[in-house]
This record gives sequence, C-alpha cells and structure tokens, in this order.
Amino acid sequence: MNILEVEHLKLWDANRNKVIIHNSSFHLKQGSCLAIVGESGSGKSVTCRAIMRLNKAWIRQSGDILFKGENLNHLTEKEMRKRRGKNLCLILQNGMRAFDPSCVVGVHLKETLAEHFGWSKSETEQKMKKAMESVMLKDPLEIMNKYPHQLSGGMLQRVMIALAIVLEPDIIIADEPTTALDTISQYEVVEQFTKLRERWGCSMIFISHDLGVVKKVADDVLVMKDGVIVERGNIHAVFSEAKHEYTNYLVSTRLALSSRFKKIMGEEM
Ligand SMILES: Nc1ncnc2c1ncn2[C@@H]1O[C@H](COP(=O)(O)OP(=O)(O)OP(=O)(O)O)[C@@H](O)[C@H]1O
Repeated sequence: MNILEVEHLKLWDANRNKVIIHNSSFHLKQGSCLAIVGESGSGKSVTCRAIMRLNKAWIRQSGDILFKGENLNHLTEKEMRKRRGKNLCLILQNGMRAFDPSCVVGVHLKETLAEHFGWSKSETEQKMKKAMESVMLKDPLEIMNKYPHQLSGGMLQRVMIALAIVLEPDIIIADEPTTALDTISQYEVVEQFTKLRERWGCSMIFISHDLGVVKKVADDVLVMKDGVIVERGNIHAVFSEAKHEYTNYLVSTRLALSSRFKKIMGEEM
C-alpha cells in the first residue's frame, strides 16, 4: 500500500518564469524509506518542500500529492498546518535553522507539541525527556533550557529526532539530515533514523548526497537530474546495475566520497 502518491508534480518559479520540476510522479510505500539522490540543484529539496507545501510563495506547484488518498494540494493553509508535524514531519540539514534562535529549544518543542496534542507543560516535558534519552541525549531538561547556538549540530539533529519520536508522524521527510555533521555524529544520527523505522515502522523520504548513508537507510531510490527523475527502483538494484549514465556517474563519484562513513560503519557497501 502507498502512503504517499505524487502525480505529475510540476514546480515553477513564477518570478523568473522558469520550470524547476517538470513532471514528477512517484510513490512512497507504507513503512518504507525512499531516498532521493542527485547533484546540487537537481530539485530534491524543492520536491520535498512541495509535499509539505513549504516552498516560497513564488514557487508555484501543480499536480496531485495524495497522502493516504487525500490531496494535500487542495487543502487550505490551516488544514495543511495540522498535517505538518503530526502527519508529515520535516527534518532539515541544519538543526540550527529549524529552531528559533531567540528562545530556548524547549519552547519550540512545547509549542509544537501543544499545537498537535494540547498537553500540559509537565506532560510535554515528561514525554520529551524520555524521547531525548532514547536518542542518547543526556540531561534532557538542561538541553531544553539551552539556546540552539549553545548545542552542537549533532545534538540539535537528535533533538529533532526526539521530537519526531514523540510526534510519531506517518511520514518523516529528512532533507540531508547528516550533511552538516562530522562522521561520528553522522553515524549516530543514521542509527537513530534506522531505529525510528524499527520502532513504529514510519515511512520516510530521505535526501542525501552521501550514497553510503542512503544505502544504509533506504529501500528504494529516485535519481534526479535537472528537475527530472531519470532512474528509480530498489536501492541495491539501482546502485549495482544503474541503467542511466548519470546514475553511474553519481555512484562512482559519491560512493568514493562515503568511504569514511563506510569505514566507521565497518561494513561492506
Ligand atoms: N527559493 C527559491 N527561489 C527560486 N528558485 C529556487 C528556490 N529554491 C530552489 N530553487 C531552484 O530550484 C532548483 C532546485 O533546487 P533544490 O534546492 O531543490 O536542489 P537540490 O537538489 O536540493 O540541491 P542541494 O543538494 O544543493 O540541496 C534550483 O535550480 C534552484 O535554483
């Protein structure tokens, strides 16, 4: 069963009258992880933001985005806000940008959770504390009282993952969640994503430049080039028998780059 079906998605920049995504159709199977790979500017992030309806106003979109059969493209902004976080949760590359720099991270967490569940302050604290401990964050209460700039990139990513654990969204969309991290933190964050899926079988879309990371977490892959999906399929099949020249190029250059990650995972890739 597909939890998400994207049909004929087209995105264009109304300011420059330029098409960004031409005509993308793909689906996400319930409980599976779909990776999107491709070079910088190929359209991975705008595609994910289109699903969340979070692109800038001048980037227009058409086509159908069916989440459990409901067309997200037809929802009002207010209805869409209710889906964000609880049904579809976006985890970004830079944890710093996800939080308001002017308040301690606990405020953001409480506001997000209050919007979806209406829990009291102590209930929220209790649930976040447990989730933060489960992603190896020590002293959760102390962390909640810190400003984003007082925490490392890896810690902020783990706070985001802890929030996702509490929200239990149907779909997590992770846009290069490990790119800004050092190799050790990358390893830990990838482990946490794997555990997330084991824990409640959530479905996931995972963007990464690092094909080593992608091979570790994803079941299927879309390869994007210049706003077009040029290849798709099971991750191992695509990476071992790429049909498109561009996929071959990505595999040969990008897998070489992930050798450090490979080493630390101690695995054949
Ligand atoms: N805010 C924006 N305004 C106008 N055009 C944009 C905007 N964001 C992205 N684009 C355009 O959309 C295209 C795809 O960008 P996108 O960020 O999705 O690429 P990407 O594959 O995610 O790249 P990267 O790996 O570097 O993040 C680019 O040509 C870019 O110029």
